Amino acid sequence: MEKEGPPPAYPDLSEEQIPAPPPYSDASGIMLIVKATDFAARKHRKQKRKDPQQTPYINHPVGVARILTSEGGITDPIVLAAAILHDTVEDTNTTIDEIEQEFGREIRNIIAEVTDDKSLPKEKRKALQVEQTPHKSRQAKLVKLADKLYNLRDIERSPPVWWDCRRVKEYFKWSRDVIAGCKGTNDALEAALDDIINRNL
Ligand SMILES: Nc1nc2c(ncn2[C@@H]2O[C@H](COP(=O)(O)OP(=O)(O)O)[C@@H](OP(=O)(O)OP(=O)(O)O)[C@H]2O)c(=O)[nH]1
Ligand SMILES: [Mn+2]
Repeated sequence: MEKEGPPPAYPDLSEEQIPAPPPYSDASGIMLIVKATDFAARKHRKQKRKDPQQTPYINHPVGVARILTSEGGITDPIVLAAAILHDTVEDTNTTIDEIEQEFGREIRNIIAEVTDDKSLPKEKRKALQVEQTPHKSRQAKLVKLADKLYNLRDIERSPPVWWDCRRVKEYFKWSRDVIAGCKGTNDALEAALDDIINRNL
């Protein structure tokens, strides 16, 4: 039966009638990524890459996130924010507690998984990456794959100034061993890594 009286001031939309927002209006995911970018840019602000051009360090974590979106097809804001933050604890004064406070438990766990213990000798750190990578979460493996792909491309294009051929080859070999532990995580990234490694070994 029709209701009598004036129409309501606001349309009475039931839940089904409210259109689902399109994915690009997921404001919280976008805000998380922008916050992570700002945080990482401030933390890495004084650092440069080891290339002859002394590229600003922040180009690396941003580029790692870009590899995940454009080549890996990853759109999960948690993984993308973790990619942008992935070197803050290892390479700046950022603590893992600070990451948890600012970005929550899930991102904290991913960052902890991809952070080397810099108090260990380099040989040991490198060996631990090979040993421990297979046991890491899918999210951490995604960040690792994109991190290695970015670094190998950097080396192929323009190696760190003091690296000789042997050092370059060693990094390629070691990367191959680390990413073997990520098998089955992301076909596109793994194929791109296979290509660049085969070209250089
Ligand atoms: N290829 C390249 N790497 C550079 C450059 N500048 C800084 N790096 C960083 O150096 C690290 C690789 O250098 P290494 O001598 O093997 O390692 P270390 O700095 O951790 O001792 C990478 O750290 P990471 O990202 O934490 O990755 P990982 O290699 O430690 O896994 C990479 O991001 C550059 O110009 N080219
Ligand atoms: Mn890195």
